[in-house]
Amino acid sequence: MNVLAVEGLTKRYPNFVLENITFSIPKGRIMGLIGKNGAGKSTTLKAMLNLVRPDEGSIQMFGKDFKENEENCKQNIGVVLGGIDFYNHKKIAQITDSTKRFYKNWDEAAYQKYLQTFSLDPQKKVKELSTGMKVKYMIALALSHHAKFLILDEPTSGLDPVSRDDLLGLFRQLVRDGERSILFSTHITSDLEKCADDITYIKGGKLLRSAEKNAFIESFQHLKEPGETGELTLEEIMIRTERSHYDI
Ligand SMILES: Nc1ncnc2c1ncn2[C@@H]1O[C@H](COP(=O)(O)OP(=O)(O)OP(=O)(O)O)[C@@H](O)[C@H]1O
Repeated sequence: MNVLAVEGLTKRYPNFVLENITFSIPKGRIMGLIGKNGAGKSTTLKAMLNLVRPDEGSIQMFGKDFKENEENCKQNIGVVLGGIDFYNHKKIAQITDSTKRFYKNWDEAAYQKYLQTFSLDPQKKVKELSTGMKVKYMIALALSHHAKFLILDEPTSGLDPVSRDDLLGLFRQLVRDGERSILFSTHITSDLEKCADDITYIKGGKLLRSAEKNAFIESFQHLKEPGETGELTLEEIMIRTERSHYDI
């Protein structure tokens, strides 16, 4: 079963078009959404969640039409798009209080457990949290209402290598029982080598490829240079695909 099926998603801005994006995520898997700066990763996530109005396309989430079941779907997802920085002066406890009212299946015992697991002090203000702690707090909120699908926009950006590895390890643990799925955007390709099952690559607002990770890597082997042996890394694939040629 697919947790998400995006079909023909199109969003037109005056100077940018996200065009006809189609991909799906089977339940229990981690998909990485890659593309260089400005490729359309955030626009894909926002349009998919109806946070910006798509011009075309359909979204199925948990097997149902997202637009027709938006409230119900939102009860079952955790979304982390670009931080909680505008609540800088609020304490964790205050943000949690206003957040939990929204969720029918809020689980206070689970929330307390995740605060402990992630060493989060509810009396701390957001501005006192490190980047990694902010992401973990958002994940704790999502897990405390038993979100089955996490959608995260560049969750590892700004993290040091150790915190990044820690977070990617947590992602793997979260999907281990096959009940949760994760979609996250990144331009740090090594994140995906460690953690993703599937990869979707967007270039200039268009879908270049969406496939299981090994099949994805295999499909770019034509980019190898003569004499090169072994598989290309995701970084090599991206750099070779995006390489600019300057006539100077
Ligand atoms: N609200 C908006 N109005 C007009 N154009 C927008 C808007 N939001 C995004 N864009 C444009 O859409 C394009 C894609 O932006 P988007 O943020 O989706 O890229 P991205 O792949 O997430 O990039 P990054 O890795 O830098 O975060 C950019 O050219 C951006 O200027």
